[in-house]
Amino acid sequence: MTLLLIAIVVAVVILGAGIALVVGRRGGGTMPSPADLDRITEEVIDHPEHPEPHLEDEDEPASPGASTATLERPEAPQGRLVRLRARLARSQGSLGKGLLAVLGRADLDDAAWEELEDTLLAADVGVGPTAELVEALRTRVRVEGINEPERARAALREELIRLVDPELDRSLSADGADGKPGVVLVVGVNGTGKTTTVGRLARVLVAEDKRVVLGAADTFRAAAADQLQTWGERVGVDTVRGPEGGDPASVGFEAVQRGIADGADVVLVDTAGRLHTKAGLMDELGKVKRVVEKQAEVTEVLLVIDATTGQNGLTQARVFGEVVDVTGIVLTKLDGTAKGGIVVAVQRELGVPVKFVGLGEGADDLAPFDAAEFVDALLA
Ligand SMILES: Nc1nc2c(ncn2[C@@H]2O[C@H](COP(=O)(O)OP(=O)(O)OP(=O)(O)O)[C@@H](O)[C@H]2O)c(=O)[nH]1
Repeated sequence: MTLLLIAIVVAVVILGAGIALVVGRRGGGTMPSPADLDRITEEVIDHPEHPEPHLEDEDEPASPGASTATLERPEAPQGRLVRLRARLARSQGSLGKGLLAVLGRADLDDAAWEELEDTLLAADVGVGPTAELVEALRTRVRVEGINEPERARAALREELIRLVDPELDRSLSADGADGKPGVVLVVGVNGTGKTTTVGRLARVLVAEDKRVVLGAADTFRAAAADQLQTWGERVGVDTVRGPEGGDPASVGFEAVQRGIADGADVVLVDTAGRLHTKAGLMDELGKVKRVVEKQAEVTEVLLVIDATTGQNGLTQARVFGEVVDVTGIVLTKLDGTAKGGIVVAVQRELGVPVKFVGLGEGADDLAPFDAAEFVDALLA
């Protein structure tokens, strides 16, 4: 009996091993050699019918058609100036604190008023507005009998706000007519932060749920178009661009055409701002505007000025103001200057309001301008 059992177990083991061998051989027979495996793997990678799935790098901007999950959500524009008020530190130090220091004195004699005047002039407020402010304050101090620092401070705040002008309409004119998009032309000398501003404005509009198309009509510098496209891709906005050195007007035209076709709300057009000759600039900007207006009304022409350039910035404002109807000003790099008074000077120069200010290099460091918030930040 024991012998019989042992015989059965041995037979089962031998049979099992035999089956395993046959199955193994079959499998092994169809298995490619290592060299074949390499070849097949490479074929599969290269084969157009089997494209490798593209994994989006976290730092890489999402492509325009990419899922919204990879897109950035820009910060709402309201309250940005308050968030960024500390960035006005340099202006605060020399302008705000300087003015408060003088007004805090017990005796406001002629020398004190002169000092106040110098502080305003040093901050680029400009001769006319400085004289107005000092005159208004002197009168109030005398007529109202102001002799405590707190009341003097309140009067200064009011007069500064009046100078910056809270009545001006600072909203971006970006509403098109007849179902067409609004068109915003952004002009200014290269290096002032123009392309950055267009990218940031796109974010402001996207935060307000507007559909935006960008036009890279600064064909002078190829990198400017790349830069703009990257800004757009981060928030799912398409950029229309042309060949390097191509006709800026035709890029503007195509951008607006695309905006109309896509049912966009706003088309933002970045332009080149070489200042070789006034006539050349006039020709170029005039042409872009004329050509664009064959399709839709230009609702806003924003001039970008670098606040750190002081008098140069004012000269630029004058030239651009003569060649194109500027409707609003963007003052960039206000975080890097003690001359915050340029807000007043440039508004006076062009007779149009400052609508946005740049207060840093971050993507959402462009703030809608507000007279009272600005003055409060200066005097904080
Ligand atoms: N600190 C600070 N830097 C800024 C601000 N706005 C723009 N910049 C920087 O200014 C530099 C120039 O900006 P761009 O947008 O390339 O200037 P641009 O006028 O478009 O120049 P082109 O492309 O040559 O026409 C960049 O390094 C920006 O980050 C700002 O408000 N504050």
